[in-house]
Amino acid sequence: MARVLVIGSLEAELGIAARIAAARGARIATAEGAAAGLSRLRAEGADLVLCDVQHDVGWLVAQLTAERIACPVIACGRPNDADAAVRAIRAGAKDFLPLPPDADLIAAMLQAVAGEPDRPVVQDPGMTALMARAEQVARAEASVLIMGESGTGKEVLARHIHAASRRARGPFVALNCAALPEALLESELFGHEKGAFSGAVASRKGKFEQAEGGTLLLDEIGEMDPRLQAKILRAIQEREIDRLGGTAPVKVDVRILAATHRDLATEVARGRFREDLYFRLAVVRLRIPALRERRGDILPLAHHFAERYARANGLPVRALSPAAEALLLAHPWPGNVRELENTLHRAVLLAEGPGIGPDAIDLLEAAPTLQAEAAAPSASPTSSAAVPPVTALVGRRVEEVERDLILETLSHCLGNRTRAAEMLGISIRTLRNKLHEYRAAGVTVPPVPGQPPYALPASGA
Ligand SMILES: Nc1ncnc2c1ncn2[C@@H]1O[C@H](COP(=O)(O)OP(=O)(O)OP(=O)(O)O)[C@@H](O)[C@H]1O
Repeated sequence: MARVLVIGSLEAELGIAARIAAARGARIATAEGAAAGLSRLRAEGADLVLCDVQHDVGWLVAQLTAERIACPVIACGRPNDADAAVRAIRAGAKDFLPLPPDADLIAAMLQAVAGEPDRPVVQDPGMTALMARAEQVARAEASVLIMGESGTGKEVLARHIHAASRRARGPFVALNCAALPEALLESELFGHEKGAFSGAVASRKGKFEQAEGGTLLLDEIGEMDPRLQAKILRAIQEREIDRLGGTAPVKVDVRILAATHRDLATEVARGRFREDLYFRLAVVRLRIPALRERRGDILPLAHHFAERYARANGLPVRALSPAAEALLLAHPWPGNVRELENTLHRAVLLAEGPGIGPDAIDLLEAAPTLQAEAAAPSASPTSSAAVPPVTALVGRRVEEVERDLILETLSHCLGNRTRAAEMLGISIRTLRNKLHEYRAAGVTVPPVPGQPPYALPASGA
């Protein structure tokens, strides 16, 4: 459930936006102005802020940055107030929501910050068995380590475990440990006291405290640096945390779920991940198979996404033709369920006529190494953006190799556009234009750190 903070008067059109978000399952908090909103963010946090452009969006964004609070701010206003929209985006708002609000736009924003709220779609016997085990361990309090390649549904499974647990009425809070630089991650996790660093003008609760009575998902835990790993271990063992600059520990009642696309046992062997933390987290281990290892899920998921995106776009729900289904079944899906979802989203928009035919299935070519990997499912899990060796480049198109290089460099820089452009030796403007093209073609682009993936390309860091 996404937690949305609405800043502004609910009596006008912003109130409609709040009601639409609530009807879509979001938990709404409100504040009358930017300063009151900031206080609520310090105390409770949120996944998304909707701020009326009549309030000082720029001040709020600057304050969040100074206080190391990572939360996307969407400016909301009448579309005819172009100046206010431009000012808000320049000031660091991640997007502009025109009022009166469009229900689908709000749904897309919520999905970008909170992921898929539905029950996971599962039919393959391997996955059904995994779900049964997940439901069984959900009732215990033990930590769970969820493993699986990127896009296999690790967060979906974590939400399912929370929903099936005794903590279901409490909050579910997720944090992607790979998306934030270390200092920001530390502050996001543990919160801080007033004066902990130069921008810390007031105390603020971190994700551990925000998840009180509920579940905290530490996504991509394998990317966390050893110093923070030690702090997480303490939080699990002692059930208490220290805010940055804090003098007394704070008790926390939180269940930890961790997810990673890495083989953490190997990371331990290589000395990159603490063994004691690994054993604490891996009390229960659940490995989600890659989509190519559970072909029985391909069509049920495809039908689910075809229906969902048709409804979201106000289009009739169309069936997949047998030829389209055959194409889907034959593809290796290196990007797993996320790639299948994007493919079906495009197919729904491209399809003409009574059904979805093969013409509407626009599969991104899998890099040769990934196809080889798909043919040998026992190979160790590798991210879908693996760099192919030079010999494997022969026979590939320059623009395709360029795209892989750019995306791989960007992931390496954790989404930081400025650093990636430097490494690639291109201007930040060229990089942004390229990313814009890829996004338009339906390719998933690593988000700017701390921002949801729908951020306007021009507002990136
Ligand atoms: N079983 C499922 N049923 C419905 N949707 C799913 C399922 N599995 C994955 N998805 C969808 O696929 C996308 C990727 O899922 P998710 O974010 O959980 O993957 P992940 O393994 O956590 O990815 P990453 O490692 O990149 O963070 C999401 O949009 C999610 O809604």
